[in-house]
Amino acid sequence: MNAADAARGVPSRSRLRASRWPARLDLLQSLSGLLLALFLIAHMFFVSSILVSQQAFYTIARFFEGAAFLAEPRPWIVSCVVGVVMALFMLHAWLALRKFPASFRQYRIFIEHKEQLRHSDTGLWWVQLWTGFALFFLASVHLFGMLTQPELIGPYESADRIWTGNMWPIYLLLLFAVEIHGGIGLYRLALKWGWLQGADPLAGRRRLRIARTCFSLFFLGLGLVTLLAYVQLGIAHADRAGERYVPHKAASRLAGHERPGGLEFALSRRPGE
Ligand code: HEM
Ligand code: HEM
Repeated sequence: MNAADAARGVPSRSRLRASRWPARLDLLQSLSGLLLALFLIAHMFFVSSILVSQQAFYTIARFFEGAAFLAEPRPWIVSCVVGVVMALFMLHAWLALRKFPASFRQYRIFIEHKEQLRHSDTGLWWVQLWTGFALFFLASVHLFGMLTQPELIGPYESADRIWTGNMWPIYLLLLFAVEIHGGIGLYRLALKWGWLQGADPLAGRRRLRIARTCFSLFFLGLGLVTLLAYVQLGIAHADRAGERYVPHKAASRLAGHERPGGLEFALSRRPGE
């Protein structure tokens, strides 16, 4: 480094080369992305328990409030879990900010490279950037709701939020953004760290592409069917929106003591009934 550079505070080439921080931050981004993706896989199965029955979803929701260990369910436990997920989400998003084009010039340079290279994985990175950008807004709305109203997670409560509370368009966009982003993210992680690649790199990449497509399609399909079930239940419950789900009451309704409501009602209704 010459004296003029030193006077301007420009780091020497050897110091720049020696810095391990970019690699550490990349590792942290991979780790936070992986943890979020694993959380999302479990989350999609929990939420889709509504497809089994309203009671199954109700039981899982109360389980996360500590119903199995405490005298009565405590919704603040869910708020604490949401807090941890939010922290992870913010860390991952903050690390991702380093990768966003910082000026129109950088944006143009990337687009030119993308068009010259015409490499599908470069295109995928671009998709990941924009789906990540969409997640900033879409996931924040959802997480804030879960953080501040953890007690309103249940068959009727969730269905009312989705239908009467008009949340379904947000969930629809969120579902597409997160499943595409997560699928590409896991694919990139596998490529980066050499998971499941085998001896032949070309065959390995082909296998990973198939796995990525299957992952995104499976969770998109599951998510869409689940969302539809909540929408149907929300429509059937719209005239009683705000009513809380009470297991024995719902069971007696189904046994014919009262007019049934919810998904079972919506599904069992014949046309014109
Ligand atoms: C505000 C929300 C988010 C933003 C802005 C964001 C952005 C990004 C960006 C730009 C990358 C590419 C990093 C790179 O290739 O160098 C990335 C990677 C990744 N993201 Fe996200 N993301 C967000 C939320 C999520 C969520 C909710 C998940 C869970 C499904 C997730 C999972 C992943 C995974 C697994 C990777 C791969 C990590 C790697 O390549 O090292 N992200 N994210
Ligand atoms: C601990 C944190 C979280 C909790 C407790 C939670 C809980 C829930 C619940 C109860 C629902 C059903 C609808 C409702 O009640 O409003 C739901 C739906 C959904 N959540 Fe989350 N969630 C969490 C984090 C996330 C994150 C980080 C994402 C993605 C970035 C996400 C994406 C979705 C999507 C896409 C749906 C619609 C599901 C479908 O269509 O099958 N959630 N979540």
